[in-house]
Amino acid sequence: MKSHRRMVVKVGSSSLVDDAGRLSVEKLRRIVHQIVELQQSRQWQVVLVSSGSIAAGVSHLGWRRASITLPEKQAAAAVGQTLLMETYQHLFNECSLAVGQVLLTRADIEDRKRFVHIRNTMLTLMRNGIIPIVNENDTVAVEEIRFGDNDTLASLTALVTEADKLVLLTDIDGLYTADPRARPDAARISDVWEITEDIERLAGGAGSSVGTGGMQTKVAAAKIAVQAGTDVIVTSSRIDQVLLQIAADTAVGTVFHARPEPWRLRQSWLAHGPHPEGVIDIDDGAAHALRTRPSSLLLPGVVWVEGDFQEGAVVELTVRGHVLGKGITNFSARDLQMLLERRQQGERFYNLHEVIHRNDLVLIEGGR
Ligand SMILES: Nc1ncnc2c1ncn2[C@@H]1O[C@H](COP(=O)(O)OP(=O)(O)O)[C@@H](O)[C@H]1O
Ligand SMILES: N[C@@H](CCC(=O)OP(=O)(O)O)C(=O)O
Repeated sequence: MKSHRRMVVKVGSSSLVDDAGRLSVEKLRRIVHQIVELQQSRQWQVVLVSSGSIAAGVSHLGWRRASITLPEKQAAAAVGQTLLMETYQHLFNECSLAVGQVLLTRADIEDRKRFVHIRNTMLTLMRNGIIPIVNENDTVAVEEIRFGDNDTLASLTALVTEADKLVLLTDIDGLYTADPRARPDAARISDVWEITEDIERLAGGAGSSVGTGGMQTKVAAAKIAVQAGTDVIVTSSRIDQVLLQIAADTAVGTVFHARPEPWRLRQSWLAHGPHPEGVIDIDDGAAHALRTRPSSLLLPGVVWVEGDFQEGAVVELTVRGHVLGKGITNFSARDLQMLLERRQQGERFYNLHEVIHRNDLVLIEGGR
């Protein structure tokens, strides 16, 4: 049982810099003071996911954001991240709270062992009243291992910490029916109970020169978090005491409501962490069984296998080529192939070969 409620607060670059693009201590202070108040209420543990390292570095170095290369961006992040942390440390220390820096790449979430270590570290920081401050490890993150945007990173942080609320603070007070910069007549949506394709279509790209991903990445992040049982609130950092209002369940911004039957942590990790190493295609009967009741995948349901994976690998499950979900296989690809060949030659299997245990399975499409 959790003794505190947990809130992951993500602050976008646009909420941290002034009009000239420099880190605004005043803006940081306003956020820090609210987190301190929540933390001191002893009802909330807060994790801060802060963007801003590239923006801070670029302005500190006097570079022009519009025309910098990737290595320059990564160099700017190296400079900006220390500036960012120095400022946070100073502001939190003034209020007698310690901070801990956590820099992550996608590869850290993909690997089950690293995932567990990150979780343990975060929980230990929180248990000791220390505020984890998370950002992408921009200086080392190459394309293949990048989150690419901190909205996704924040949703995975919410997943790792099993947060009750994920707050995405930005320069606009929620999701609108269209990007209000282009459509002044757009209206704010206050509640989203299901993230349908129509909702996804409303979201456009970044609105400022420092932002990444815009509303699109926020809606995608919300999709991950609500499925893990976290309420997601997209709102403006400019609203007075916004975090305290959210903690008190006052309606602000757009609330994406947590799914009533969320995935367990292991399923969430399976769905969003590892890349599959191969494919197991199953027949309609097996798919129906998996969809309608908690069942394991047994050998008779397997149609074909692709890839060169070992037992314990994460594989994609498909039905006639359409993605159904992911699972951890108890058999290597080689052994499965052999069993399928033996079945084709007429061998009957009386002992039930369990290919994927029901606890090691997540259905992405169609749910369960
Ligand atoms: N449907 C929409 N509703 C609200 N904002 C939208 C929408 N589509 C695009 N946006 C843009 O998303 C921007 C916020 O995202 P972004 O610039 O990435 O901020 P941050 O740096 O806080 O992550 C807004 O300024 C807005 O212009
Ligand atoms: N990791 C990057 C931020 C990337 C990002 O998603 O930015 P934003 O859209 O402002 O939240 C940085 O610290 O500059």
